[in-house]
Amino acid sequence: MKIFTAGQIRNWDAYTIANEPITSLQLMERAATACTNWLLEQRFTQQHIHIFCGKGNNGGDGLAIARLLLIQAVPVTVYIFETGKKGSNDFQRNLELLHNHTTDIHFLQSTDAFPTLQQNDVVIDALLGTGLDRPLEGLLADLVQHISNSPATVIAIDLPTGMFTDKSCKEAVCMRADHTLSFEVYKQCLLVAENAEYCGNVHLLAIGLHPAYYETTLAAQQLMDAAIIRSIYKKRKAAAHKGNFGHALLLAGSYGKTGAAILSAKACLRSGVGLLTMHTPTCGIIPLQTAVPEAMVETDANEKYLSNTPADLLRYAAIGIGPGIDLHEETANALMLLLQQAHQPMVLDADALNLLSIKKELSALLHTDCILTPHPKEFERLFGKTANDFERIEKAQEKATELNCVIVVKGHHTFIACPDGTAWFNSTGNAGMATAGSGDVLTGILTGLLAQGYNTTEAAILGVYLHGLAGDFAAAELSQEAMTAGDLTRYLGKAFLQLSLTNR
Ligand SMILES: NC(=O)C1=CN([C@@H]2O[C@H](COP(=O)(O)OP(=O)(O)OC[C@H]3O[C@@H](n4cnc5c(N)ncnc54)[C@H](OP(=O)(O)O)[C@@H]3O)[C@@H](O)[C@H]2O)[C@@H](O)CC1
Ligand SMILES: Nc1ncnc2c1ncn2[C@@H]1O[C@H](COP(=O)(O)OP(=O)(O)O)[C@@H](O)[C@H]1O
Ligand SMILES: [K+]
Repeated sequence: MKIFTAGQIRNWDAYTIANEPITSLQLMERAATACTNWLLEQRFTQQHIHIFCGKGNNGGDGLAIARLLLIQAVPVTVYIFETGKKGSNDFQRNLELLHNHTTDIHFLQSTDAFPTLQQNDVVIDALLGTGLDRPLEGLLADLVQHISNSPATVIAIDLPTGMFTDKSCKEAVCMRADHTLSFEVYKQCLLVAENAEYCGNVHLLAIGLHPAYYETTLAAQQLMDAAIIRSIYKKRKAAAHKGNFGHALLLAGSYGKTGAAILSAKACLRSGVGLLTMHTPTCGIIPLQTAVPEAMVETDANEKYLSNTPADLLRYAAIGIGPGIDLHEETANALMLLLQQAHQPMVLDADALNLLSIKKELSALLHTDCILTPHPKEFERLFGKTANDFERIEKAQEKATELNCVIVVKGHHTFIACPDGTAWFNSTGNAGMATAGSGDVLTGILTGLLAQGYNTTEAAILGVYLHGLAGDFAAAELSQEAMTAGDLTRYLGKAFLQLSLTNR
């Protein structure tokens, strides 16, 4: 699904108005109807509803929702944040219409007029949406804080008030919503981790914006959905043999961190790879061969950490390096040798990335078939500090092009930046995956997919999606608290099954 900017959404409105054709007032009515139906379906209409409106079109949506709820005999109280200026045309028209249904409309001009909100109250935040052009201040900031700090359930229309569509609102005042009802497509602000606590659960409602605009408009970023995953996933041929699915090499583990090697090995095997060889310090051979009998093990010359590369690198279709390898000087040397000698698709994770940030000259050895999988801290070590998630995403896109690599910025809605400038947010995964070893599992999956012949962009998209989907299955059955990284591998099968079911 394409992710649109505030400007593109405005243009989509205008395009729909001109080409459907439809009036802007009718479009607002559709948006309000979709929100009202959602409120009715979710049974929020059994509680008292307080609707807070600004005087732009977001406020117009709020007034139309108030009228539609009153028609359904749902009692509402309406508050209008009074700016002294005339409202937008559609706001004014909806205010006239609302006067036919209620007199319970209050104009807020001071903190004394703010209502006390109770535990069972529902608040509709229709103060400001995509028209926000400066941080909130003064009485409006006070009102937003008053609502956010109350025990009421807050449902934001389009965006939580105070949230910018295309840039950070970190440090500024923003409504803390429990749910956000947005229209047609995601906006970047609804996907970045720093805004997650303000958006709450995001629900996209269809309002019939013209499909031709969506189809013909280029988007810099997309949200992964079943359609893109279906287009990437390749079903196995009935007569296939293990030679068809590649031989992967994973360089992982050090003394005390053989577990990371085991986690990535198991995940690699469960991602469908034909053969797997592990290269690990000699201390890892017994635990690895015991825990993962399906994998072959080639031991390093060193007992406790990696110091060399395996012989005959040409045997391998894809290579993964990083889980649990530690930061010894000799390991840095092994990484350098690997980057010099191996030209097949490669995943670099964890300490392999930390070694790249310590020895900057190694980055020059990265080739075009590399996937880097930093979490935000590793990203900062590699590419420097960024002030917020929007800047980190921009930098990831810059660096993916500069280094000609795929960069997977892991986290909530993992972000994948590709060298050709395309970029993807993941739609699967949950906070139960914030547990030791989840990243090692991802490295195994990505290496396994590369070995099977998926290119770096395909492997990153498919692997990140499957990893998150396995996490969602694990959380549904085990809880976010009790699931562990190993469970991601255990549920990978269910994730693959879902793909083959949707791929018919
Ligand atoms: N396709 C869709 O998605 C559809 C969208 N629709 C809806 O339209 C909404 C966008 O409406 P909109 O353009 O009128 O903007 P909105 O957010 O109401 O702001 C209005 C005014 O607020 C002001 N202002 C700005 N910042 C401020 C601040 N910090 N503090 C105080 N004031 C501030 C500024 O005016 P100023 O004060 O600068 O004169 C600005 O012009 C959208 O979010 C959705 O809900 C549907 O109706 C139909 C389909
Ligand atoms: N809140 C979250 N929502 C979705 N996915 C998450 C969340 N927290 C962590 N993850 C996922 O879990 C994995 C954690 O990786 P990483 O930080 O490298 O862990 P580790 O170093 O313990 O292996 C990443 O793939 C990340 O996207
Ligand atoms: K809002």
